[in-house]
Amino acid sequence: MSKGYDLFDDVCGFVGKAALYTKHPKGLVDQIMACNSIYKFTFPLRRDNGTYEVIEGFRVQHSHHKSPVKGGIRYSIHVEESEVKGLAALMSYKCALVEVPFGGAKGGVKIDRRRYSVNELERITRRYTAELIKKNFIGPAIDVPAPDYGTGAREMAWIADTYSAFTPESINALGCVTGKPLSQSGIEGRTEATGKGVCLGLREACDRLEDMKKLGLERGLAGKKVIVQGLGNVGFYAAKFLQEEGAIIIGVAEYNGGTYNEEGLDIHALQMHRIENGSLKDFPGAKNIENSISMLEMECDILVPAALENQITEENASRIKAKIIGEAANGPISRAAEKMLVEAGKFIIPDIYLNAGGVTVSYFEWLKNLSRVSFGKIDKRYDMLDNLRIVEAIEKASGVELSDDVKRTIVKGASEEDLVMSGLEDTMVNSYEGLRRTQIDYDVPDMRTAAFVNSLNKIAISYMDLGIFP
Ligand SMILES: NC(=O)c1ccc[n+]([C@@H]2O[C@H](COP(=O)([O-])OP(=O)(O)OC[C@H]3O[C@@H](n4cnc5c(N)ncnc54)[C@H](O)[C@@H]3O)[C@@H](O)[C@H]2O)c1
Repeated sequence: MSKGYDLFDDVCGFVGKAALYTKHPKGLVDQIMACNSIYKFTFPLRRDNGTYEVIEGFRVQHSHHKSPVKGGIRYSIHVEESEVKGLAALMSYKCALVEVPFGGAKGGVKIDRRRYSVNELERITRRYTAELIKKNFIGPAIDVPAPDYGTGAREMAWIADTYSAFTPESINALGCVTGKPLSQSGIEGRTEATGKGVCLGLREACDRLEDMKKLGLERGLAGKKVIVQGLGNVGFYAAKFLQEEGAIIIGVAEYNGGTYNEEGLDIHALQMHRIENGSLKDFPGAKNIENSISMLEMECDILVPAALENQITEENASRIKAKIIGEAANGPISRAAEKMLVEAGKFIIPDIYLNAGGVTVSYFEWLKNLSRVSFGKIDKRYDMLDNLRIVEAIEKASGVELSDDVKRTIVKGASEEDLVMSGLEDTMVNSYEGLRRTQIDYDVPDMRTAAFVNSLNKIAISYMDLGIFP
């Protein structure tokens, strides 16, 4: 992280700017911005070689206006309190924007995961979970983690198993975490959900002829030249789905070097190459790029930062050539850089909208766990009445009403994957519409401010309806 950078401050700055477009009282906006609970702790790890290490962990619950709170767990050496607070805050605004009924949270463990064996990672994950259980910072009705940078389905399975072991009476224990493997009551499509959502969001943006004309671009994703930073879970699936829609992935940047081919890179082959060789270096037919951060500045139509925050800063913003920046990562553009980019006429699709596919499908997984219904059973062998009962069971168990589109898909009879993808598409399309409507209604110049106005309004209503206790 660059010196003086604070993600939480940046997020509050964005919200403060959005609040100027609304009439919410200052006290209410202050309450919405504040982090409600911060848990910072350390615990010991016994390494495989018998030595001991102290591990630092965090869980931040940003907003209790809705329960449970929800947000991923990050394993990274850069984890620090302000980062986790900023990421937790982004979760609150993201959930509100796409109308997923959770408050925002985030967790972090300050480790470089590459330094640890699988056994050590399992001990870290299980102990981290036990620490959260001790302080009531996890549970299906309290706080529901998910994967983020450096974690995936494997870690989520360890968390679910540890939580279940400590709460044998809980019938809903598996709903304590999402992003689990399918064998552990995960849901079809969660792994690729964030990347798929990124692709759907970019498709919505590129389908607006007027917006594309202003940028001097053709309508549609097909033929657009794309550079992706980070070929992890989000970056890989975003690139894969964009490629399937006809976009041309001309460059991919990783922390240890990038690769470039003007004609396009085959994303599957590139990922296989990386798995086999440990880097993107020497991918057949492509050019090695040693300084991968410089790839953000290369000529392209769409830049997709999908690694970490604070990648586009005051220092490099003026050299960004992409016309569209799709924020797949959380917070990749600093506040100072955002101002420069907006002034330069860049079209920025903000993180709290664009990467919301992950939490959307996590919500479906949580509903599935609470209702104890296997969505896989919702197929054409069941009659419509049975499927209607499934809708009722899900709504009763979760206490929330499903959207009409999701209800229709269930009643019609669909596979779990159909259901997830239809709900995800529905969310990304409708949220884009809502976001653009806010931008027009409030006469807001940029999409990020419009996104924060939209979510601020929804959280404010929720707080006002709740009232203040006591
Ligand atoms: N996983 C999710 O469902 C999800 C959901 C919403 C948002 N996000 C956000 O997306 C981003 C990526 O998360 P992820 O889950 O894909 O993580 P990941 O760990 O699966 O992948 C991150 C990738 O970025 C690469 N990377 C790290 N530093 C880099 C650098 N300086 N330059 C280029 N590449 C670099 C890593 O090597 C890795 O391949 C994060 O900001 C995360 O908060 C993730």
